[in-house]
Amino acid sequence: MSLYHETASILDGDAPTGGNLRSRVFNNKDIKSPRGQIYALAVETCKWSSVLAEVVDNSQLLQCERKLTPVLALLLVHDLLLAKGGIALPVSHGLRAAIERHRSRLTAEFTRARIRRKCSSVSALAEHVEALLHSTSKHPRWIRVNTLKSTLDDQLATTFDGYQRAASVQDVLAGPAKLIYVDEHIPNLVAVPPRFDFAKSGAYKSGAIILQDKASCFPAYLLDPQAADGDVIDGCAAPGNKTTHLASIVHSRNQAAEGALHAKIYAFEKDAKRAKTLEKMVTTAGSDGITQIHYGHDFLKVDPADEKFSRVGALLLDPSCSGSGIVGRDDMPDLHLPAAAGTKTQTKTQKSAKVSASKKRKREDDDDAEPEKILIDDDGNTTVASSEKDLKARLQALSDFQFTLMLHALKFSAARKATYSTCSIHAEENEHVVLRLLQSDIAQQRGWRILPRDAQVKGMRDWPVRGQVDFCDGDMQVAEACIRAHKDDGRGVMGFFVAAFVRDGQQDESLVPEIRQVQKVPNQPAYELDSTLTGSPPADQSSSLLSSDSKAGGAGPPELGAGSGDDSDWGGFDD
Ligand SMILES: C[S@@+](CC[C@H](N)C(=O)[O-])C[C@H]1O[C@@H](n2cnc3c(N)ncnc32)[C@H](O)[C@@H]1O
Repeated sequence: MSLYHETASILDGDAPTGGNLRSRVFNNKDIKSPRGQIYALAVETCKWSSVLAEVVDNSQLLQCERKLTPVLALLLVHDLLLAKGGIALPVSHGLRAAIERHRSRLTAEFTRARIRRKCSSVSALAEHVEALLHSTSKHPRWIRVNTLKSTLDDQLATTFDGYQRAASVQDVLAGPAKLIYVDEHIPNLVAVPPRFDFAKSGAYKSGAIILQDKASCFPAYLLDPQAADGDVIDGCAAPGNKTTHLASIVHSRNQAAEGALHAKIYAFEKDAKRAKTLEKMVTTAGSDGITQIHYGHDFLKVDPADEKFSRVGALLLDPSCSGSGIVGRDDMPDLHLPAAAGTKTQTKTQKSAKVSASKKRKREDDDDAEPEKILIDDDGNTTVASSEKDLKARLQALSDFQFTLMLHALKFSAARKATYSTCSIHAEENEHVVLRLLQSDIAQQRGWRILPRDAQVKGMRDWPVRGQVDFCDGDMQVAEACIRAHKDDGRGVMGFFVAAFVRDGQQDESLVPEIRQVQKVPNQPAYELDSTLTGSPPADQSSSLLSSDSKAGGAGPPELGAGSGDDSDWGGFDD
């Protein structure tokens, strides 16, 4: 099958793999053409499809070439008109011939489509197409200024020179203007319209700015490590958005605490390949001086009573999760189709066809809509749970894993603060984990409690979206203490959850031997999370902990997010 047939079958939704475009291409074992080429062709054709559909219709291509399907026609016309090398097929190939015999008519219609859009050149048309793509976006581009390398004022005067200050995120999203919004909750965070790509900017390459969703900045800010908290652990660190955010805060506190022992960050990442990504991000961000990376190191295998970590007062845990709050990754791009051969052509009112299998969209339209069944692993690979029961089982397994990791964090002898976060929308991974932790033996023995809203750092106290009371067994205080973010509520953020735990720490010394003992107890039974969730090998049982708490979960840690994806097409440090 040619590149064009294979790409058409992906866009037609015939591919055996579900989920977003990326996983349909990269997880499809049957594909013969280079995956990167298929992906790029599909993305570009979708982007240009409103123009190309008009060109195909007005040139009557489908009426003349009955063997072409609408999607094939779009793909081939895209390459004829816009690809550097033209159609990637031999001159004698039937598909290429079917398009090239209409070359002059297609080119003329393309010029007319450009003029209709009042664009003086093809590059002006490309800008117009790009702007259109983002015009309905509900999400700005969030950018964190990395204070280890720069300041907000410096960046406003350089990278964002020419941008007008906006009063709200909604203003940034509303118009075509170059607007910038300085966030009211998270320090050193700005939002700009999504069509502006900063990945090629000098500031991004030098680590002065980091592309990070606002909600993803909540954990490090909520943890609020102070000089008195000593060292900090990031237990699930790659790719490093939160580690580098932590580093900028810890660094500023180190500077302020003259003469005191400077705090360090210990960053653990179980997956060796992802740990290299972490290293790259930490180095670029200038955080390497205060961050010690533990490559391929399972956080659950760290002894909480180890002398090396005796100064760790704060921990940030952001474990692998269903990824159901991530924006855009579960969608197929819009594809505008030409009218099919034999039907009346539509030139002005193109029908926007979402050429995904679009089961999700259908569900949203149904009255009795089912909950989201899409799960995304740490590498962005998507799996769709086959049934409600399947989804529940997977969420429970994730919940057990997250609980086990977090419980481990609460055992560190000098720890006084810890945050727990996910980019999931599901209660099982969020409020339910918090409730279970609060009821755990470790929390009760060591005096861990949830950090109430009124004791939180100002921006988090002011953030209005809180945990759901019905997910917290009706406990209003716990719900208020939990922080949520919803992906489509107009605030321009991803779906997210975070809660902080604190304790006064009178009981810790007496507990150290007990913590050590917990480490030595034999393994628990295998974890029940099935590896199809992540495409990872079966669970490593050797790191299971046995405590009354982990028994409650009936589980040790699964291998989550461990190298199941292909990092070769890793696109930077964006969320
Ligand atoms: C959601 S991602 C973390 C994202 C990261 N905090 C950030 O903001 O860039 C979860 C990471 O935890 C790692 N992980 C999962 N289980 C782990 C464990 N037991 N020990 C250490 N890392 C683990 C995964 O490989 C993955 O890279």
